[in-house]
Amino acid sequence: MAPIKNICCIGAGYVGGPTCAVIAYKCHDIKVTICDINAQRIEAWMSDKLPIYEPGLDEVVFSRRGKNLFFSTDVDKHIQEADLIFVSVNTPTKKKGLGAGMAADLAYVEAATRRIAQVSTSSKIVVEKSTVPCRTAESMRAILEANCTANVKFDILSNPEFLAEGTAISDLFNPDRVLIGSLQTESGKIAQQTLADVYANWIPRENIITTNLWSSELSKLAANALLAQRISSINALSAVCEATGADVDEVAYACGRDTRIGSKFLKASVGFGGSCFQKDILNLVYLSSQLNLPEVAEYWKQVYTMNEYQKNRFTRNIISTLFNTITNKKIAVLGFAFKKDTGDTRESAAITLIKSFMEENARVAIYDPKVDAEQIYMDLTEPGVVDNRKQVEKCIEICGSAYEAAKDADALVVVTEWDEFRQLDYNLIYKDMHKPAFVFDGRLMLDAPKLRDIGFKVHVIGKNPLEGRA
Ligand SMILES: NC(=O)c1ccc[n+]([C@@H]2O[C@H](COP(=O)([O-])OP(=O)(O)OC[C@H]3O[C@@H](n4cnc5c(N)ncnc54)[C@H](O)[C@@H]3O)[C@@H](O)[C@H]2O)c1
Ligand SMILES: O=c1ccn([C@@H]2O[C@H](COP(=O)(O)OP(=O)(O)O[C@H]3O[C@H](CO)[C@@H](O)[C@H](O)[C@H]3O)[C@@H](O)[C@H]2O)c(=O)[nH]1
Repeated sequence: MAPIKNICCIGAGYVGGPTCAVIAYKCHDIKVTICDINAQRIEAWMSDKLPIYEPGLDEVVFSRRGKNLFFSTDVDKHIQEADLIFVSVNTPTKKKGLGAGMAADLAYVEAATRRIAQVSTSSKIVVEKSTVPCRTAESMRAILEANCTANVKFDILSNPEFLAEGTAISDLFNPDRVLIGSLQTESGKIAQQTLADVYANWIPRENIITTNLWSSELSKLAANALLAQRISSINALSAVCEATGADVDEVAYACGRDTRIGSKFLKASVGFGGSCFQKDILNLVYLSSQLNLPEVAEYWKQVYTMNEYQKNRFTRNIISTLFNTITNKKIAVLGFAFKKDTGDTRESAAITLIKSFMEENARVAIYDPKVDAEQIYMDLTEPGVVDNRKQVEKCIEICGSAYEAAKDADALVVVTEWDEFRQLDYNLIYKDMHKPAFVFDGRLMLDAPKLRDIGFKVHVIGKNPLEGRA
């Protein structure tokens, strides 16, 4: 097969945007057009303020935009021109109907596939980039094959994305591996090699793994489930630490030094967030139960259950420590994004926590360096509930700095591990807070002994507050 010359990416989101911008950056001979039906998003990609905050992304996009990197709402035209198409649309958890709350909503994948089938006038490699349940490629293939003609043939590949937000560009420059699954037919294998050749422009061949389609699809769900399982495991242990005087950071370090266990993804926290872990675990749980494997479904469900428990446990601890009532108390929440170095708030633990604080009639002051006020209001407002937005606006205040949020607060709650929270002048913050002044560190990132010396009452996940005082 001839080398790829023209790529179209359907979906200009957190994955489509950075992944295809990096392909354009690394392969100047390939014309890359990233398309979306959301005109506002495309406009932002073409402006000075990109729709996504990701360290290093601006440089990549600004250096290739208008040369071999383009953004467009004209999806049909770019499908027609492309010889390879990435389908990188959203696959959120279904909100209603069969499998609601668990299964992935494949409506966007199907719509994009049907569009490809309908408008293509030449053969294409269609690459499933979105995270999907195992065997989704079969449905895509059925739709595409129903529209094959003598001149138009489709090969389908699975090429799941493993980038993490906040480190997307470095993950894309130096991935641990790239995974490409194909049908084990002659033309499937040729298509697989053709995509591998694109990545080989900057990724060593030994890091490009090729498998069958179904292994590739399942590996994506499995990798996320295994990563999230580690976080839920350490979070489960954090509860044991708090009750016994063990220190969860010390336990994680001691266990992680065993090379069979490894040290990564063992940081206890207020609970994992982000658009992927919860969605993909529930997707795996649903898939397992559909396959009539209830024990397997139950096993993975526990990873999700433990995450919910951790968020609730942290909230309950805050309320009970603040003398069992937070009515009219001011809680300063530092961080709203689901992790540092991103403005993404999807499934952020902050949302669950703040909703609970509002239920208890607290006043909540929020500061996040990268999340817009409007996004915070949207995340905290229950859709369809009359006047809910007004109630939210009454209970919360969005601040321009951590100092402003902490002024006259009863408690400071660290939810996102932004580096700047380490460098704050805590003497100043202490002076301006109500006494006793409490700090709840949901990210195990602050210097607790130093804060205690200043006068704060400090609670850290996975550490016994009484041990800390000793
Ligand atoms: N966010 C991550 O870090 C990450 C990492 C790996 C994999 N994934 C997976 O990648 C997929 C995309 O995730 P995302 O975070 O980029 O989602 P996103 O919501 O940020 O972006 C998806 C985009 O697709 C567009 N879209 C939907 N249907 C379309 C159509 N028919 N034509 C053109 N555009 C269309 C939407 O308007 C949206 O802008 C999901 O399956 C997700 O699970 C996400
Ligand atoms: O030791 C850890 C590591 C992470 N987290 C939390 O876990 C969540 C997810 O973090 P991370 O995995 O770093 O970010 P994501 O962007 O969600 O990336 C995950 O989900 C992506 C989407 O599928 C995959 O591509 C990535 O490989 C996978 O890491 C965040 O809330 C983190 O704060 C912890 O609490 N403790």
